[in-house]
Amino acid sequence: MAFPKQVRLVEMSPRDGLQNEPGPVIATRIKTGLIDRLAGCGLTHIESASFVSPKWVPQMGDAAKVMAGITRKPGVRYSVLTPNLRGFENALEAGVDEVAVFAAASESFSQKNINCSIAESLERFHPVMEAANQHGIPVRGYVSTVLGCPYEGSIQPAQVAKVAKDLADMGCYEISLGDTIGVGTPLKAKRMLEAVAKDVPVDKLAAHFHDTYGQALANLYAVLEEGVAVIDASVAGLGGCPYAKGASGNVATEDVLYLLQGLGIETGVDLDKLAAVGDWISGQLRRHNGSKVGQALGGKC
Ligand SMILES: CC(C)(COP(=O)([O-])OP(=O)([O-])OC[C@H]1O[C@@H](n2cnc3c(N)ncnc32)[C@H](O)[C@@H]1OP(=O)([O-])[O-])[C@@H](O)C(=O)NCCC(=O)NCCSC(=O)C[C@@](C)(O)CC(=O)[O-]
Repeated sequence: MAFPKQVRLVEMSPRDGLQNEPGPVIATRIKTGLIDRLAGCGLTHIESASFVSPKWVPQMGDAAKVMAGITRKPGVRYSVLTPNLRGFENALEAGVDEVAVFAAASESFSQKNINCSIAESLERFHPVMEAANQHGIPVRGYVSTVLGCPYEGSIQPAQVAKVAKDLADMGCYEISLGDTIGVGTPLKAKRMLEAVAKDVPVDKLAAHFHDTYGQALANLYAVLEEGVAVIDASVAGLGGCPYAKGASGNVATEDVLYLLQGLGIETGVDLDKLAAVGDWISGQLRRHNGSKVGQALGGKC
């Protein structure tokens, strides 16, 4: 299959990027400053917060304040994670444009992340889907651990396909496939994608790859070749996962954008502005900028 002509980048840094940041809870104004700056780069889909239990993920405890504090830019979707109906109701009150439910392909990861089995998680999502439908809110679905699990090791593509299909059948408009711990390699990514695409059309699939082993760009290249046209990424490579020890952040958005530009694929995102945002947030968090492209451009923008 040919590469897509256009790719939608889904920016993860305010949520996946910050949820696991060590140290004190990051000030709400830094989170809103990040989201507003990202919107200024031309990104049209920004995962902005999580309405999860603050006991489980303290960094996301100010989700409602974050949603109230941002300056909404027309044409930008501000989405959030909602693990259950309570999360959905809080998100609705906060005026979100879109929500996401999240399941896993591994039973152990599901237990560690959301304290229930895969089947129970899917049951829990039904009322979220119903309520979202009533209010006209689109729901995205995630499948975690699609290329490996920190507790179970390798994961069968068929298991990923099953959970992805369950989420799609439930009404999720898009399924994001998460290499949560960044252990995938291109051939594995391609085989997983082929298995899932037999059950869920490729135009409903997104790639969400972490970069722990430095393979994320190669894995993205492999699934772009399969026709995937939605990529999740995090500016400056921010992030990790609270229930996947040692995992590094999502692939850096700047690095993905540079790759896509080289392939002649349109995104509508300004690389220099994005690199400046990556530098800004790395400075605010006193953190190394995890984007190679961001580092290379650092002196120029
Ligand atoms: C799902 C639960 C809540 C189950 O947690 P639980 O302990 O099984 O459920 P519970 O119903 O007993 O709730 C525990 C406490 O949380 C409260 N609570 C319950 N729900 C909410 C809510 N929505 N908002 C705020 N508070 C809530 C509830 O009221 C209670 O408070 P208490 O009575 O103890 O004071 C918990 O496990 C949880 O919040 N987990 C979130 C984990 C998480 O956010 N992980 C990271 C995101 S997933 C990810 O990063 C992967 C992804 C998507 O990026 C893709 C990839 O890379 O693979």
